[in-house]
Amino acid sequence: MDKVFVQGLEVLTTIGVYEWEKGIQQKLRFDLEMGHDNVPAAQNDDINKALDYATLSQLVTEYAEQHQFELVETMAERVAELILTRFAVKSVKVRLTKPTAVANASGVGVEIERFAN
Ligand SMILES: Nc1nc2c(c(=O)[nH]1)N=C([C@H](O)[C@@H](O)CO)CN2
Repeated sequence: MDKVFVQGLEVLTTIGVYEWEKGIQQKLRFDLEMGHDNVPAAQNDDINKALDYATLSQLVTEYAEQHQFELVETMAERVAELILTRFAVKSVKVRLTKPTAVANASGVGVEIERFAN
């Protein structure tokens, strides 16, 4: 399966389990990988037949900025649902990193993969 990916998409949002986290913004980093047939876009050299990674990045950024969750698991799941609902993709992998959560780690987070029906 062909892929379209977005690497290192950084978004500032309110996320966390603890009370002190509910009044601040923290950085999240999304790595997204979509299963998509890229042949029609390549054959026609046509953005309308492509999975537009710019539009997808904008949608994910706006969603993450505007929604507040406690867990990175919840954010990852909702973003996967959003992509599967809004784009004609066969699968989506969401790797979500919270870079500043654990002081002596460069990042912590989750990775999930979900499939279209
Ligand atoms: N599996 C998870 N563990 C933890 C999460 C989380 O979202 N998923 N969140 C926290 C806190 O919000 C933490 O990021 C604050 O430093 C702790 N563990």
